[in-house]
Amino acid sequence: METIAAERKASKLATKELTYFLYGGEEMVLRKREIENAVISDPTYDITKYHYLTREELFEQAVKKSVHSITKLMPELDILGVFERHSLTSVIGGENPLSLHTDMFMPTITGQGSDEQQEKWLPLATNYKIIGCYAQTEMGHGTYVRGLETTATYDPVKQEFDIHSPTLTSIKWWPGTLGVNATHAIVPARLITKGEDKGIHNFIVQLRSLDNHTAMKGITIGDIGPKFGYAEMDNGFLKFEHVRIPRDNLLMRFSQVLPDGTYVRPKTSSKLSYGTMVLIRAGLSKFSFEMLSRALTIAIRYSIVRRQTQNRPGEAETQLLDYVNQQHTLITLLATVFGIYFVSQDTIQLYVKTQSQLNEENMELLPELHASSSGVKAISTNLASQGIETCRIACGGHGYSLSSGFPFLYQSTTPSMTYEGDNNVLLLQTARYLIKIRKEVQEDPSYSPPDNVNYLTEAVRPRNINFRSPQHQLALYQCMVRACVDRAATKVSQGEKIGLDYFDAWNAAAVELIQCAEAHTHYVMVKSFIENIDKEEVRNMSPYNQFILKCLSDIFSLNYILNKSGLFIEAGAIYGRELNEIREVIQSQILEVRPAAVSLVDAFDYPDFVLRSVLGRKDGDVYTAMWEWVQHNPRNKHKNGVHPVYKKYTRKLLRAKM
Ligand SMILES: CCCCCCCC/C=C\CCCCC/C=C/C(=O)SCCNC(=O)CCNC(=O)[C@H](O)C(C)(C)COP(=O)(O)OP(=O)(O)OC[C@H]1O[C@@H](n2cnc3c(N)ncnc32)[C@H](O)[C@@H]1OP(=O)(O)O
Ligand SMILES: Cc1cc2nc3c(=O)[nH]c(=O)nc-3n(C[C@H](O)[C@H](O)[C@H](O)COP(=O)(O)OP(=O)(O)OC[C@H]3O[C@@H](n4cnc5c(N)ncnc54)[C@H](O)[C@@H]3O)c2cc1C
Repeated sequence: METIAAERKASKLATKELTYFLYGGEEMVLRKREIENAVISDPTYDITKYHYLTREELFEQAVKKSVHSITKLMPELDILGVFERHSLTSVIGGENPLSLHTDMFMPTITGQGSDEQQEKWLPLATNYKIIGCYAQTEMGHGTYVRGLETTATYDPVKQEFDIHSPTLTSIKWWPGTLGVNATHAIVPARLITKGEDKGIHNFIVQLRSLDNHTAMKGITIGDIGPKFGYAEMDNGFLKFEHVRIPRDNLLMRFSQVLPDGTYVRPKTSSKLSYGTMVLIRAGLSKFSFEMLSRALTIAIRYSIVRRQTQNRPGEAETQLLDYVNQQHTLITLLATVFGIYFVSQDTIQLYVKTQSQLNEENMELLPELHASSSGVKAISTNLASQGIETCRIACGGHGYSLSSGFPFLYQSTTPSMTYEGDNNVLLLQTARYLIKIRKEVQEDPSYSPPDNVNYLTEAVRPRNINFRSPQHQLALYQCMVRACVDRAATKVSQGEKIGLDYFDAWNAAAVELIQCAEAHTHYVMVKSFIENIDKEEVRNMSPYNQFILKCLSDIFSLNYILNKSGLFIEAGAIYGRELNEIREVIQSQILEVRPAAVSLVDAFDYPDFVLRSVLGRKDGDVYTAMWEWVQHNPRNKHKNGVHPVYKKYTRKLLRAKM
């Protein structure tokens, strides 16, 4: 306890200033804390026994908490917007089994429903007269949305759609909130009218009775069973047997079916029906920041408190964070989490900007948003999932206990590498965009590509390189990414030249394509970090905070160069002989950050309640917390301290003649 207090005292970081910056100002921080305190002081959200609950208990508690939040806490606190709602969910912790209602069902209606449809459905949804989910994925198809098999066949006589699951593989499988709770779903299905298949469109389908919650006629529905984690979420299955819905349950903002069955195609892009996925992808980088920053808070605090090995006689054992390997592991991750933070801010801004253009039927930014949000979602969820596991390992044996908080963080984060689009698949979408822009640049010298891909027109290694210079770092990345894009594009065109068809040529280059998308996205993250810390808000910060952010920026940028040095050397961006200098800059910046490490994680401002970790306690009283935790263990609560397995099994073994 004294150690962590001494660390805080010695740190020169203006912690409060950084917290205000991260959350968008003092007012936002005060509001965040108001929400946290309301949750912490309400017994409904008690977490004392959380880690010992069974799957069914976890689910029931989670639904109870969710309903309590909607009916009591949210009105009391006047929580309306998406960010405050997420803030509340995040404090409550665990998964929110009703989250798909507000995160996907309602945004789909807002984004894709006509004005009349919004008027009809949104008040019902806002007031929880109905509970919705987003039922897209089927047993046979998740990635390949165009391959979904559920049909919606229009009947002009009754002016209804007939929703049907024609095969076993067409059964909807995975959607959250579907298994137990949802009364309605957004159902992407193949629209068939006048005998023609018009592709995937979104429909609103009622699943359960609003009187007694039984399944509607023709609907078979349930929960898909235990998963890797996510016990609190009712991921479900859904089978349709010719279910009838009115014509105007087709979401008709972009395309329509007229009463006689005439199909009116979207004026602009058919991909607008994928809009909800883009929204969540944009939001997932923020989610990655939250999960990884919590893991780092736990690992860094514990690495201050924990001592291991007396290295000099008569002196205290060494703090884990004074081992250079531990510093390297955790402080490079600290740099990463700031990288994710800045790019998540930029991605959300790009989403908002594109959305306002789309409202004016201007599609200009859509390809950039799709490519960028796909890449950023993939890289930030990969980094967060791997980073949480790295934090667990960095905490030794105690990291493996549920009480460390890591298992929950990992289980909640790792599926984000799959849902909302598998990360490899999304990186291939980013690559598709990069290859396309490269082609345009080559074919039309007057074409000026978007800023983030400008390196495709020019990328030059600076002379007299200074690895501490952000501009030089960016130039190195530009050379490297350009070479990666060239390599992938060349591989695709070589395949085509030897007679492979488009798919085979693309598939043969898949590894290079994913590599170029990854490299590009890392470049975008580095660029975003560098640009954001050059903004006025940061330039107004205390000089020491600016200095630490610059150190973190260098570490983030240079550590990737070091880890992927092969790519940079192959591109002629750096020479092998320069690697030592890069190592030294990283090492010296890590040493600069070390004294501020605990204040940096304090700046994330997570109360103990949110971390749910005996290792990550703010006061550093780790060992007392571990002892308290074990007192709740039901396995220790049997008469005379003797567990029933003794009478059932071990006693027999001990007395057996063998
Ligand atoms: C502001 C933020 C607040 C929100 C906060 C949220 C925080 C959330 C935290 C936690 C919530 C977690 C909840 C998770 C629950 C999970 C839900 C789900 O998983 S829902 C299901 C998701 N499913 C997928 O993502 C499927 C992945 N597959 C696809 O998206 C597509 O099929 C595809 C892989 C993109 C391929 O599509 P398709 O075959 O149709 O296209 P292509 O032939 O490859 O390309 C054709 C052209 O279309 C362009 N394209 C493709 N997609 C899009 C798009 N979405 N937008 C724009 N353009 C798109 C593509 O680029 C091609 O263009 P051209 O090259 O031809 O120009
Ligand atoms: C916790 C969780 C919650 C979910 N919630 C929802 C929900 O609310 N609503 C909903 O509709 N869905 C939901 N899903 C489903 C999710 O969106 C899909 O699982 C996801 O899109 C991946 O699709 P898939 O399962 O078909 O994987 P697959 O496509 O079968 O992928 C398997 C592997 O094949 C590779 N692969 C596949 N296609 C290609 C390709 N074209 N090129 C190269 N490689 C390829 C992938 O990289 C991956 O490694 C959820 C899933 C999970 C795990």
